[in-house]
Amino acid sequence: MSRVDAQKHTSPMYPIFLSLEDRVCLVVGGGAVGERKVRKLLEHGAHVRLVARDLTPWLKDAADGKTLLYLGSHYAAHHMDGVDLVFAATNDETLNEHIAADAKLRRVWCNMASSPHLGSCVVPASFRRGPLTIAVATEGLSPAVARRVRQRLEEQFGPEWEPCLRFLGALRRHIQKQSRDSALNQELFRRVADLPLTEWIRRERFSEMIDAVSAVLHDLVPRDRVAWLWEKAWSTSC
Ligand SMILES: C[C@@]1(CC(=O)O)C2=NC(=C\c3[nH]c(c(CCC(=O)O)c3CC(=O)O)Cc3[nH]c(c(CC(=O)O)c3CCC(=O)O)/C=C3\N/C(=C\2)[C@@H](CCC(=O)O)[C@]3(C)CC(=O)O)/[C@H]1CCC(=O)O
Ligand SMILES: NC(=O)c1ccc[n+]([C@@H]2O[C@H](COP(=O)([O-])OP(=O)(O)OC[C@H]3O[C@@H](n4cnc5c(N)ncnc54)[C@H](O)[C@@H]3O)[C@@H](O)[C@H]2O)c1
Repeated sequence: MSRVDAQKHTSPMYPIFLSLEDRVCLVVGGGAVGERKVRKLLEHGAHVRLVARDLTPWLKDAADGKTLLYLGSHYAAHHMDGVDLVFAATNDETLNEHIAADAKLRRVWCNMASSPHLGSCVVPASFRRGPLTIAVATEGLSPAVARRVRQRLEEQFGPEWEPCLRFLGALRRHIQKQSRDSALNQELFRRVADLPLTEWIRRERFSEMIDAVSAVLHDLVPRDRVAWLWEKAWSTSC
């Protein structure tokens, strides 16, 4: 039995979206997996420290000493000082286990690439439609299934969801400013969300959509305002 087996999870994992803006992440391992993790972390505003014996060409190029700081080839526990989230992504299982154990001791969240149950978080398969993020995880049981489900959902939730959400968000803010009756607002938001908005957007039947939304919101938002909010949502998404 490995020295970290005792960490096996008994409760389901808690789904959460993290803001990594100005957070510090440590990635140990600079192969295909390390590169995938670093790319996503940088896209999400993190400062990344990297330790690995070998780096992919992309990582070599991207290590600018600022947002991506290469610390050398040998991992040491002090690399975790001031770190919020660590990725154990080498192909050396013993080293990955060691990193997971250090992270547990220091109460740093840890993503363990080779034995997921020894870490404290997993990265889901995910995609975005503007403000909508859909993420799928299998608690590490089958990343291939997570990927397949993600692909199916990508087909189901097309690009029309971005302007749709921006439109709903703008209407919601507008209504919240007009009315303090939270129960009434909730009822209206539900009725608008029940309309086949994405269907109308996909078929570019915009005036039919604006008519229907205005009919639901007639007391609070006049039609020309609904149309204006839609045009703004549409142009922001294009
Ligand atoms: C979702 C995604 C996100 C990302 O990494 O960005 C992700 N893996 C992806 C793809 C993928 N990874 C692997 C395959 C080959 C098929 C297969 O093995 O199934 C495929 C599929 C493919 O590429 O087709 C191999 C693999 N992965 C892990 C192990 C170790 C192990 O299981 O022991 C091994 C075996 C290594 C070996 O045996 O050599 C572990 C993890 N991979 C996770 C996430 C976490 C669990 C997520 C969950 O709960 O499901 C977790 C636990 C840790 C982590 O967070 O990294 C990304 C999909 C992106 C997308 O396309 O949407
Ligand atoms: N989480 C996932 O999605 C996923 C997917 C595929 C594989 N895996 C697992 O992740 C591991 C890494 O996969 P990969 O494709 O990136 O492997 P890889 O062989 O391409 O890269 C391994 C990296 O680890 C570094 N490394 C190895 N031993 C080291 C040490 N002692 N000190 C410092 N750096 C060291 C290497 O230099 C290299 O940068 C695999 O062994 C596999 O178990 C995970």
